[in-house]
Amino acid sequence: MWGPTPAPTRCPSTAPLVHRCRRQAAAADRVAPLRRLRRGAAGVVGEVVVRRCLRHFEFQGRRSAQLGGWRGVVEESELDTPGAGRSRVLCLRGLCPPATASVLRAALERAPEAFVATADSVDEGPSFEFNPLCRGKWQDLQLQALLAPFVEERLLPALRDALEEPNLALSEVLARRYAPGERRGHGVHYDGHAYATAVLGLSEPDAFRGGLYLQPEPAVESRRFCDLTPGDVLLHRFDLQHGVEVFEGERLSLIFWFKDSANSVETGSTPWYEGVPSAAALYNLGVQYELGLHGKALDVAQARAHYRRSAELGHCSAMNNLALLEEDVEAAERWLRAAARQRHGPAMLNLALLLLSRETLETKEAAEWMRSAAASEPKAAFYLGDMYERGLAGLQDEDAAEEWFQRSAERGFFPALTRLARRRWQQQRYAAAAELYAAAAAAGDAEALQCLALPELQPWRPSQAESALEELDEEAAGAVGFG
Ligand SMILES: O=C(O)CCC(=O)C(=O)O
Ligand SMILES: [Fe+2]
Repeated sequence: MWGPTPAPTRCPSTAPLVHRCRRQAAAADRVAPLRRLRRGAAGVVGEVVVRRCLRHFEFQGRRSAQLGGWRGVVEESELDTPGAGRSRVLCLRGLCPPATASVLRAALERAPEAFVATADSVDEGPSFEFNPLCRGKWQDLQLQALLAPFVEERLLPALRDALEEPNLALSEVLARRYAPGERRGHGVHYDGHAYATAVLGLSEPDAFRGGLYLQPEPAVESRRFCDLTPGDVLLHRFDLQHGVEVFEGERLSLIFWFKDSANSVETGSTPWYEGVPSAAALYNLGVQYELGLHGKALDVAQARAHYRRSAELGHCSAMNNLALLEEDVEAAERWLRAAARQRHGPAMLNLALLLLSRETLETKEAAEWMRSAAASEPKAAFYLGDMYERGLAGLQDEDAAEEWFQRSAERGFFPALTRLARRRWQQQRYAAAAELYAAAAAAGDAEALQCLALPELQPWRPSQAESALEELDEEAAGAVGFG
């Protein structure tokens, strides 16, 4: 792979907990001792309030329907996804009785520690997810008691009917929490291992701003946020790119991933992609081969071949991932440019990094791509801050650097907190530096935790940091002992 530093962004596709690759598991282990800092660290940034006009998703049609014995209102749309065909999305309003939704929310709010900070399958940051059902088997008795009747009597029959898939089988249930100082979103992705996804809204609409969005096109401008009140269920299939971004407040959601049959759940496979020549299917197979997921052995040649076929059909995420596997830098640049021209966020970011890595006169162009990418990618906002701080591409401007790091941190890219902390430390504002390092450490940044050991920060170090630092020391000593 060509290698701009720091690392480029691969377009993701989710994988449930049980199928995590080794790299993810290692990241999860690093984060584990820091979790105790988490809750106290919320709301540290908060200096810049993000104000933006959110565009809401409007369904094309609304009707009364009877699905699997449930009667209610269903909204429905067919979305054009360039390069990947048409994709159907439905909202089953109030499929889950609001009283059940509020019992579920209360149960999840009472158990904040259930939300583990293991590495997320979309972006490898701390996930703040809770997996009560794994590979078709309940792992949590309380959630099983609360959810199983809804799943068996309502959700599964309604979805089987709506999708005309009589063998649809539940594979995973996941609760996700998006809270300040923790996770703020998930970048745009496919649920690559799930034939169909149902998202149950649990939080009241006035508890947060933002939420789940659909993004049928590569450009962030096509992003539309879905209005879900508690009890509403949004349903889409494997062929629709989507994500989450919460700008203010706190949101809880329950995600149900289904496969096409009980056998696919049992084997963890995705047979619905085989022989389907759609760009979305080819892209998702490419991800599976690249990472060795869902029954596929890791096979980079197959990954390349699938990405190439998908890219040739016009799929921008495939172009981006193919570029990262290309050894020929010019070919990589051609693919990145093709996707960047369609305003694909990760491709714009990677193109900017590629241009920057050349140390030529292309830095001005790199800055323009980075700025465009920052509209959708918090990581690009971070790099833009870095460019302003280091004076790359003629961008020297301390205030702008500060602002871009703030924006990036507020959108959940926590290395930006560490950079803000370093800036406070350089300004000798040690109390503020300690607070920001603690927030970054709580979000899983091991470098930030180490920085809390700086002698100037000692008076302001939160008490939980002491034990987390001791634990890190013990781990290091243990590693030496067994080495
Ligand atoms: O939290 C949500 O509403 C959806 C999250 C999501 O897209 C996922 O977990 O794959
Ligand atoms: Fe998803």
